[in-house]
Amino acid sequence: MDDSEKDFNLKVVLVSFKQCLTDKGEVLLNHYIASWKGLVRFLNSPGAVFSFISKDVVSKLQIMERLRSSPQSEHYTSLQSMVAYEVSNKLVDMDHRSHPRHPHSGCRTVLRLHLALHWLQLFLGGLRTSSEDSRTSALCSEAYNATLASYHSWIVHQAVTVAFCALPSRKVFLEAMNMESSRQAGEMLGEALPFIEHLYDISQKLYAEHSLLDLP
Ligand SMILES: CCCCCCCC/C=C\CCCCCCCC(=O)N[C@@H](COP(=O)(O)O)[C@H](O)/C=C/CCCCCCCCCCCCC
Repeated sequence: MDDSEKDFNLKVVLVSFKQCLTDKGEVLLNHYIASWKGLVRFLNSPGAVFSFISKDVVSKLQIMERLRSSPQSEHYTSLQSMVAYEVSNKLVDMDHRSHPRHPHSGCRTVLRLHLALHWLQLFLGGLRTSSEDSRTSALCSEAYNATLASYHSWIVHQAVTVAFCALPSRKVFLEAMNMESSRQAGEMLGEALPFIEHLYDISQKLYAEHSLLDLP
């Protein structure tokens, strides 16, 4: 399998999130960014209707890459070192009222990606356990309402609602995972999803401990 095929295999991309975690529970940002780049390829696959979403993810990955190659790069090795550095140096905008001074902090950028990963976890979990005739748009909006929705403006909600209507059927999604049957796809997701669940739990705990879950 060459590199481009690997990137387009959902199981490979989901399992790649496992490499983000060290034995000590540190989240390595280089692997985190690389795994997200794999997901962006899937976002581009259903067509132009999702390009506004993939552009947004790409711009967030670029922010993280810039921080990782900045003179402060040593602080952007792991999620834990980044949070410690940005919080202790007041490099994070903590409330909605004041004029943003750090609109591109690593903490608020990763928070959006973290919530998006939770959306993916819930959506794929729903796809896995739902019946064959369930609607992907309903699964998608259920996952969206439980994760990203409260962080988005009215206009984004409208755009997202339109985009969800253009989603392919559950069958097409399962085929896109290169699975021969619904059962096989379910097994693959059952094996791969725990890696992103584990990553989600660790990142969520870290953000909660530093009161960073509501960053504007
Ligand atoms: C075989 C099926 C595989 C499916 C694999 C899909 C992989 C895609 C993974 C995640 C996609 C979600 C990415 C959402 C990122 C949202 C980040 C965000 O919150 N950005 C907003 C705030 O940014 P700032 O302006 O404050 O910096 C931004 O305003 C919002 C942009 C639009 C976000 C819409 C989110 C919708 C989530 C559902 C995506 C459905 C994609 C279906 C893919 C097939």
